[in-house]
Amino acid sequence: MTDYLVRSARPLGGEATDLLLRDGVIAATGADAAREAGSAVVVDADGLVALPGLVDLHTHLREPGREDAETVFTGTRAAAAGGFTAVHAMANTTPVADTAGVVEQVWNLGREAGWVDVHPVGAVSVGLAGEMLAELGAMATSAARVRVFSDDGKCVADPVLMRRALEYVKAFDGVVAQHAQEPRLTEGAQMHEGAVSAELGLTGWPAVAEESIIARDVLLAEHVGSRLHVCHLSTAGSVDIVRWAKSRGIDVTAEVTPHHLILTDELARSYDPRYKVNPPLRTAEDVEAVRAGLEDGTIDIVATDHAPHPVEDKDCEWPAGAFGMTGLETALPVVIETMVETGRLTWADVARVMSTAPARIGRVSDQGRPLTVGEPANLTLVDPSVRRVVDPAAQLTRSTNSPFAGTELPGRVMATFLRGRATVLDGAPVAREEVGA
Ligand SMILES: NC(=O)N[C@@H](CC(=O)O)C(=O)O
Repeated sequence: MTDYLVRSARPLGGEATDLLLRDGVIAATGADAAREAGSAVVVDADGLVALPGLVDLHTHLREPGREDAETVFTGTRAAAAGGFTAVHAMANTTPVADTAGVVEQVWNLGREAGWVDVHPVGAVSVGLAGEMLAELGAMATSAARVRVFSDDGKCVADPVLMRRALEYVKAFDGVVAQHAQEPRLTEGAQMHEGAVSAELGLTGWPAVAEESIIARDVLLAEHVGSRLHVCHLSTAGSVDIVRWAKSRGIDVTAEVTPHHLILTDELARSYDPRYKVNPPLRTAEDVEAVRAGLEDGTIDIVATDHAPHPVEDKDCEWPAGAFGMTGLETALPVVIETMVETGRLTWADVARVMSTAPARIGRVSDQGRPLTVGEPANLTLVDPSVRRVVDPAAQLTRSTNSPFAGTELPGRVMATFLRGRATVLDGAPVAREEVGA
């Protein structure tokens, strides 16, 4: 395997140093790195920020079943290009990832592709139908070692089923990641319920439909003494509820997506389904509240909710359009724009919310590690000085439903290393056979 000497990188935005990547680990740093480098390939990282490889707790890879939208290969290559070294693949595939067989299939596809570590998420209920618990134990003890369980796309609406799931996952230190959406309050919903939906005449998705489920679930988690994770939290009220739950000592974590950190329901005025997503884009007040929640630690992580859809599912009238936006290749730029350039997060905070904390929540022990000697060489090198216009045609995801098409965003991932192997170099993906030959 090729050794790499990463020259003059700034770990977590700090002092520039050299890093020697050898045998899958960070073998040396500082002056030792250059001294021991031997024939290592030099990567000039002058001016680049080094972050631990990003970890996404919420990715839709669509395989098996919707390979027209994305495959494990194309989605994980896009992830590597976005600076990720691990992703959690959501269970709403066809068939649903509700058995050991399906999660092992996804896990194996991830290993074969080799771009990032793929950690399959197991469904909470059989077929995401919300009626019977899926084989959680079998998925947890399978080769895929599932620790995150979610019916994402659907809410575990039945409180008894949710309680049982929370109780069950305790046996293997798992977590239930809830898609908080009260189904009866969101029947036919097309966008956030508020002034804009009223004006446009589109059925609204009220904030309370999210907040009431989160409130119920934090109380259930407290009652059974289990671990709850809230997916794609999107409203100011949700931030308040999670803040309250944490102050009470409830074991709850929460994520926000990049799009909810920057976009608002005003975009629905375009009637362009690129802006149609679940949960919906909310108001400017909600955007400010989720930024504040991420800044003060109420919201633990940023997760992409990368939801690729083929053109025919988006190139249509708003009500017929699918919910979802791509996100793996724009997540870090949006976080830089909204949180770093505004002074609300440091680079060390970015490492926490996009790597360390998601790895901890997903119980992935070899990711989100410090960039120090002896640690696995999972890292990404980012050029924060570059600004680029997002062009979905130039992205690596198979789908083009980016809400940021044509938008200029800061930051470019120049290199990504997975256990010391380059998956991205000079800003472009590197096929496995091209590396270490
Ligand atoms: N987030 C989305 O808008 N879409 C997700 C599922 C979902 O959460 O509805 C998808 O799988 O497409």
